[in-house]
Amino acid sequence: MGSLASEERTVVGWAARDATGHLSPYTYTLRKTGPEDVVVKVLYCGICHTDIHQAKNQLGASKYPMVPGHEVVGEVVEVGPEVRKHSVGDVVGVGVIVGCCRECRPCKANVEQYCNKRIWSYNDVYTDGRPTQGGFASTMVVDQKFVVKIPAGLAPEQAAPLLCAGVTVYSPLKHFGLTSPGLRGGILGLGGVGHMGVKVAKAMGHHVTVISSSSKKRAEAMDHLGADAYLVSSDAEAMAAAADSLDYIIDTIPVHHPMEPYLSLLKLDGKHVLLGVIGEPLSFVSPMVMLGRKSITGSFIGSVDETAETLQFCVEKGLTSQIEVVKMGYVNEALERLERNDVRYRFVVDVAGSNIEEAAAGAPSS
Ligand SMILES: NC(=O)C1=CN([C@@H]2O[C@H](COP(=O)(O)OP(=O)(O)OC[C@H]3O[C@@H](n4cnc5c(N)ncnc54)[C@H](OP(=O)(O)O)[C@@H]3O)[C@@H](O)[C@H]2O)C=CC1
Ligand SMILES: O=C/C=C/c1ccc(O)c(O)c1
Ligand SMILES: [Zn+2]
Ligand SMILES: [Zn+2]
Repeated sequence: MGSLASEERTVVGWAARDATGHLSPYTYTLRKTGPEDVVVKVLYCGICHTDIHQAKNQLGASKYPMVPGHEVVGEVVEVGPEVRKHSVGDVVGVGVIVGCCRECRPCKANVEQYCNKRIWSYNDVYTDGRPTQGGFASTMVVDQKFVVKIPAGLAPEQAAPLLCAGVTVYSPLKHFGLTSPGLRGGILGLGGVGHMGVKVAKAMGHHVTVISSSSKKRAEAMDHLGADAYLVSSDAEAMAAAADSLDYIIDTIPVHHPMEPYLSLLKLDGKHVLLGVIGEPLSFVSPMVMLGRKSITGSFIGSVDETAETLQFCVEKGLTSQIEVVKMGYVNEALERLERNDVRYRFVVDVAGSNIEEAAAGAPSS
């Protein structure tokens, strides 16, 4: 056990102050280490498209200052007296959720991400009334339940995208019984979540078709990610030729889009799994689903247990994420590039290597 801090820690994060979503250094205090808390020195943090949705108030509930970041890998530097899961020096991960009620049906079934009292790792309020702040920061204090061990064999920067993007595709494939070899899957939108979708589905032995908005990623998808087929969604002829061919579609598009072109690709009993966060109604006519007994469903990240399982699956299958590692000073360019679909396929910020506390020491605190 490490020594307990008697004082609240002052830390530096990079925060959005308004809906421009521009991040800049922000100094704030963390709660004292509670009995079940783990203090994590952040090493790396991935940039998810949800960070843009939140920082730019695209979901309509953003509170500022907001330090985003929920694909966090760090080193344990202190633990509370009742922490049993982790020790000082462990390399660990933190994802989207840092609290839940522990009493409701989802909590009792260990799918705490579906708890209606879930606490988000940022843009939320903790049980002590303080705002939660995410992983674009030097340090986080997190209840041990929401901290996972990064297994040996995974580099910390590689592990970061698995904590949201990776588990977000692994969880629905498992939950909906879509793990058998030979299934034919579609990955709609080849970004951070989508590229992990290709890798995880291929590792399960599926025939994988990428469905993309352009042909720009075709060569990489086929040659580097191992996809079996590539469809450009605006190519009506190719889309028609692929009708009735897929057991499932993992839909990662982050904006409003038509459903019918994709529903037509599904076989009898095919499943369209919505993952993108879209604040406008999506539409389709009912025969599109009735005539093939198709399902449209959704899925939200994965549980802590599924996150650990995803990490283990990636170690066993030798899966890595394809990342571009950047320093914190580049985070605003990275967010802009992510928004204009210019990254292959996930930015990961080297937080510890960016000396954010030293860099902010001369800047005014707020
Ligand atoms: N359900 C959940 O638990 C989770 C949800 N999310 C959400 O999933 C979505 C995707 O996240 P992430 O993978 O990080 O995002 P990325 O931006 O990395 O990837 C999204 C991909 O969608 C495609 N795309 C982007 N814009 C458009 C457009 N205007 N029309 C059609 N296709 C487009 C692009 O692929 P291409 O070039 O191939 O067309 C792009 O690479 C976001 O909404 C995010 O909030 C993220 C994590 C967890
Ligand atoms: O990136 C992880 C979070 C995803 C998310 C999914 C659904 C929703 O309503 C959100 O606010 C975030
Ligand atoms: Zn995410
Ligand atoms: Zn609950």
